Amino acid sequence: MTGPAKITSKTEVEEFLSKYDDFLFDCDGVLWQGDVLLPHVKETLNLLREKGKRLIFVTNNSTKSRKAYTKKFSKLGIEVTPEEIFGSAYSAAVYLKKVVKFPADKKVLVLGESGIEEELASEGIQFVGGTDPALRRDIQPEDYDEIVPDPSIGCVLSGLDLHINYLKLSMALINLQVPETLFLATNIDSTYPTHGKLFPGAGTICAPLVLASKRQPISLGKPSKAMMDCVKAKFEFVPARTCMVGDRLDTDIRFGQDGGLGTLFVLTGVNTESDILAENAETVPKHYMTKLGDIFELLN
Ligand SMILES: O=C(O)[C@H](O)[C@H](O)COP(=O)(O)O
Ligand SMILES: [Mg+2]
Repeated sequence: MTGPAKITSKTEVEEFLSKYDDFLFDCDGVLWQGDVLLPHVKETLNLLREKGKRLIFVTNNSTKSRKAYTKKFSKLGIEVTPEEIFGSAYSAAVYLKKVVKFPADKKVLVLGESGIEEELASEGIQFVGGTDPALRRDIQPEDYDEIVPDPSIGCVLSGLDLHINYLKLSMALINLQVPETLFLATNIDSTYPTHGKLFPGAGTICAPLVLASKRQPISLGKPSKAMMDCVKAKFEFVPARTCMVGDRLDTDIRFGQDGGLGTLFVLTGVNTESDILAENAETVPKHYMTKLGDIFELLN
């Protein structure tokens, strides 16, 4: 397998851009680190829009809904509509609504933040747990008697929960011991890149449940085929004329490759240059560059 092509000149950028009409952008580690926009990302996105390219934002970060992401983009000076965003929280809500046809009288027990709650609500799906302040406490002796399987709970859905605790894990496990209870995850990323460091990812939230229940969740984020099928159905792009831009090999680049898309890897997030140049690298991007903003910088 030929190695990835590093883009370092104006000509190489022009040649790269001429290959694609649509761009799928990962967010954490590509556009920003936490709430800090990476250099020349805004200028690059504007430049691509001016060249008539379509921009689609595909994030595994389930802490925010599409609506909340448009606010984050706007705060960073970038105008993006909810229609241009496809997050793993939305992917999970669509899966429950359209694929599972989740019963209206059942609830989802959420291990996650408001992003999941808002997307479930937007699909008319009931939920418990999540950001409920009553669950942000230590487990008490009486809880061991009171926590029992709840027949109204039809699914346990885990995402990046920044307030996870033993009480929530216990409620989830007790309900997962009922075989009919669905076990889903918005995504299972091992780490979360923010503030220039790697923090525990969404995968670390469901891992204790995988160990204790001996069940594996269905993951609805990148690199799942379920998410790619949804994204393709919604945006109807030509895979060969579409490029997935990401900072992770095992999610973003794998997602693009499995979907038949081109792939651009940037070095501002999780994986490093040595990861992608390694002899035994399983997933090798087609193109790579130091940072997304290089597109603007190299063309100006
Ligand atoms: O743990 C997580 O959820 C991920 O690290 C994070 O959300 C990744 O987001 P993305 O890079 O797909 O925007
Ligand atoms: Mg990322």
